[in-house]
Amino acid sequence: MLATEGLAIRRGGRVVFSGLSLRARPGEALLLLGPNGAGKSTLLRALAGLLRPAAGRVLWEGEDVADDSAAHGTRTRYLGHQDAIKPALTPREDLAFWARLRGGEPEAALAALGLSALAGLPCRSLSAGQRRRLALARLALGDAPLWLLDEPTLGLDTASVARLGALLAAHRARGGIVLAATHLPLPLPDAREVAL
Ligand SMILES: Nc1ncnc2c1ncn2[C@@H]1O[C@H](COP(=O)(O)OP(=O)(O)OP(=O)(O)O)[C@@H](O)[C@H]1O
Repeated sequence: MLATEGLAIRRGGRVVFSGLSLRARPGEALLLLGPNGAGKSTLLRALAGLLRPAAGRVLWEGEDVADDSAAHGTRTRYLGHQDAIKPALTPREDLAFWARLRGGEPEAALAALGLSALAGLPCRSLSAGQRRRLALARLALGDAPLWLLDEPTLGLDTASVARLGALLAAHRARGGIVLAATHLPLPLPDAREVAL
């Protein structure tokens, strides 16, 4: 289970939020909602262990994630605004690289986001939505229980949103947790809303 206790984050000398306590149990999805600048991306980065809290703690199974950041990195998949895609690699090569680190099958991950026909093209020639689909396809590699997704459907067409929905449903059926920041409707039935 993921939890925060009295979490406060400061950025640029300003407190973005404070006193934030939340809980996500196996199979649950939380939607982080709020206007621009409310702190949704900031919260996701803090949950990923990429930002140090000014106060409070992020807990996994009751342990502070800061006590073992390597273990937290292994259990977490963080999808930020930057896709971190190398232009010279093909989608197949990109996913093969991540599969060596995380396990899983690159061809299955390509198929999960409808990228099989584009697998041999250099990533520099992918469209914005296709690049986002490749970043999302990495979620299909290995088995990490905590998915933290920042605007995951930005730029996706309807069919790709449906494919992502299937990936999210399978993850939750395995007991995985999803926290997603969004301004768009997401394919996450029964998600709990957290207003920032
Ligand atoms: N690197 C940074 N340095 C200083 N302040 C920052 C930094 N990144 C974000 N902030 C500030 O933190 C606050 C929260 O930003 P954040 O990106 O978390 O908002 P958000 O809710 O995700 O917004 P959006 O809906 O626009 O994506 C904003 O006021 C922003 O100006």
